[in-house]
Amino acid sequence: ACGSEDEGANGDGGDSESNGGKLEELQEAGTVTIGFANEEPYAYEEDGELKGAAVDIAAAVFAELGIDNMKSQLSNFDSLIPGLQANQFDVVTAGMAITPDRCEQAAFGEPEMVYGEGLVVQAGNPLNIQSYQDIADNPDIRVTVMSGATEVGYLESVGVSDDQVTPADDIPATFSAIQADRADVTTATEMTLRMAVETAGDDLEFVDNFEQPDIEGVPSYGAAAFSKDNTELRDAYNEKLKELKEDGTVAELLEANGFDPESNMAEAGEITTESVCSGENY
Ligand SMILES: CC1=N[C@H](C(=O)O)[C@@H](O)CN1
Repeated sequence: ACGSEDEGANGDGGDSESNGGKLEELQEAGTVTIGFANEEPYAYEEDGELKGAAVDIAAAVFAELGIDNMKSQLSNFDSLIPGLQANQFDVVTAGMAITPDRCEQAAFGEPEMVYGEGLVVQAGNPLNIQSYQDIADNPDIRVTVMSGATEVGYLESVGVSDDQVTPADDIPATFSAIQADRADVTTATEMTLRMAVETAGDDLEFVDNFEQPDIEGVPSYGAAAFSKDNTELRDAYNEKLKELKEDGTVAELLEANGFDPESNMAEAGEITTESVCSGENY
């Protein structure tokens, strides 16, 4: 559980002076550095521009805090929390799912979006894979998944064996593995895969009739993540985020990035980060 966020990662950080320092430091510089993993439609670079729902929401929040510029640092997904802890960036904007384990390592903002899972297979779905259970039931099915992603644990929790799973560095690498017949299927968030198949070859297919797994962690609540030493920055972020949810800005930004505000909007106060961290809503 993560009921002790204010104590800092090692129990020694988080004094109010250094916390206030970070927010002030960013405000004075006018620039915040974000960590991201190049995953459309959450946070990605296109034509030299930073895009995505998590980026747009963070930009709007930081603008409200008087911080108008964003620098970015691209990272593998599984290096985002370590990078945050090593101070390589001030915030992770990757639509990262709040989980009890991650709450031990980072201070999450309030949820910015709710999302489910998806599957991509070889065109025609030759093994007729429609659920995580289908993968667990057939030990010959090989699944590739991005390292550090929640899906690694989801597969394990439904009984997919470790030998069936090949880790990959990023989403394009999961697609390459299927295209090279080193894997039969990949799983990632529904929106990630919907977007990525659009630009992939005809040899891949998004599984339309995928059954969402009924397991802990699904659906996920995506949020910005901060260092445990910067909880005052996180609190200031949350205050502005709440306003931008209430005035409709967050719903607009989700929709502009392809999300459905009806099903993907995390309404202010509905599901709190604390309740996901504690396991109550996980
Ligand atoms: C947006 C996103 N969410 C999942 C996670 O938080 O682990 C992974 O699927 C990686 N990307």
